[in-house]
Amino acid sequence: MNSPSKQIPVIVLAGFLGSGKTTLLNHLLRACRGTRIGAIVNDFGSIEIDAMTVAGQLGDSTVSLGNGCLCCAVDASELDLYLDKLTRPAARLDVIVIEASGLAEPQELVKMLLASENPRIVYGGLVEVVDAAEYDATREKHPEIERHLSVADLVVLNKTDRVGEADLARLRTALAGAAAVVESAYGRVDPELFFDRRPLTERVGQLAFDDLLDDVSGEGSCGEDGHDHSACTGGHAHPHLHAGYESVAFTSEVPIDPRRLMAFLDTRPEGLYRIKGFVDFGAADTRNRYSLHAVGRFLRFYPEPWEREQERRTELVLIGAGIDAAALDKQLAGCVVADPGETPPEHAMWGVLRYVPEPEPEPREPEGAGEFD
Ligand SMILES: Nc1nc2c(ncn2[C@@H]2O[C@H](COP(=O)(O)OP(=O)(O)OP(=O)(O)O)[C@@H](O)[C@H]2O)c(=O)[nH]1
Repeated sequence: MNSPSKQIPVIVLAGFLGSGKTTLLNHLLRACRGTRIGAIVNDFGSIEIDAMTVAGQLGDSTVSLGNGCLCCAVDASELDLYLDKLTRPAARLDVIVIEASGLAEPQELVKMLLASENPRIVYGGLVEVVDAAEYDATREKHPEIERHLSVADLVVLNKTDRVGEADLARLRTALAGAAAVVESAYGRVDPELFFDRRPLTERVGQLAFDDLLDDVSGEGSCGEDGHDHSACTGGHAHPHLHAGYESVAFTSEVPIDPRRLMAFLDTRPEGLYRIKGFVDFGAADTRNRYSLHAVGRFLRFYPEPWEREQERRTELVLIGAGIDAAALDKQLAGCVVADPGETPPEHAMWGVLRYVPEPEPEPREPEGAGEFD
C-alpha cells in the first residue's frame, strides 16, 4: 500500500496551446492500470473544456483550477490547498499531474511547487509537450518557448504523425539539449517515463474524488468571467507568454447551424490560435455532440454520442492574439440555427464531416504487454 509517509511526486505537464497535453494526460489516465493519478487541470478561458475532457475519462476525478493560467491565477496558497486535498492519505494517490494551461509559464509553477510547504509532495519534474507540426511557427512567434524547453526534464515531441521523416530529424536535432526527448503520436508515451507504476497486487481501482473535493472552489483569481491579461503580467520578472492573448467563452443553449459554423471557421482570423469545446448541432445530428479542436489552421471535429440526460448545449473557448473578442462572440451568436424546429437539409453536416478523422487504429501492444508490470 501507499504508506502515508511516502511523498507523492507532482509532475508539471506544460506545452504550448494545442500541443497535446490533455491528450497525453488522458493517455496516462488510460494506461496507468491501477496507478492512482490525481489530475489538476488548469484551463485558459472561462469554460473548463480541458477539465471536462479529462473528466470524461474518469468521472469527476479531476480538480479544475478555474479560469486563467496557473502561474498567475492561483497563488501559492491556493495551489497548496488543492495539493492538500489530493495528498490526503484517504486519496491514496501515487502521483499528481498538473496540466498547465497552454499559456502558463512553467518555471513559475515549478517554483511554486518547490516552495510548497506540503510535506507529502515532492516535485516530480517538468514535462514539455511540443507540437512537431507547429514548432517552427510557434518558436518564431514565441521565442520564450526555448526557455521553457531548456528547463524541462522531459520533452515529448508529439504529433510526429503530422510531419515527414526529414522534418522529424531536424526537430530532433533542434530539441536535443539538456532534457531527454521522446517522440509520440497522440501522446502515447510509456507512463513509466513519468512515474513508477504500482505493482499489480496493490491496485485498488479508480478513484472518485467527489468526497474529497466537494468544497473546492473552481475560481481563479485572475478575473471572474474573462482572463484579464494586463493584470496577470504584474509581479513577474519576465513577460508572460500569454501577454496579449485573449480568450472568448461562448455558450449557447440553441443548437448551432453546421453550415454557419463552417463559414465562421473557414474565415477565422489568423490570430485566433486555438478553439476547443463541444458543439450541439441539434436536428442536424441528434445523436452526437461534436468535440471541436482547432490549432492554427488545423481543424478537427470528433463526434461523441450524447449521454442520456446530458444537457444539450454548445460550449466553446477561443484563444488568440490580437483578436476582437466582441466581434467573435457576435459572429458565433450568428451561427445558431434560425429555427430549431425546422428539419435541416440532408447535406447540412457535410462541411463538418470533412473534418471528422477516420477512427484511429488501436495501438498494437507488444506481445505479453497486456499488463505493464
Ligand atoms: N495528428 C495529431 N493530433 C493530435 C496529436 N495529439 C493531440 N492531437 C490533437 O491536437 C488537438 C489538441 O490536443 P490537446 O490534447 O487538447 O492539446 P492541449 O495541449 O491540451 O491544448 P490546450 O489545452 O489548448 O493548450 C486535438 O485535436 C488532439 O486530438 C497527435 O499526436 N497527432
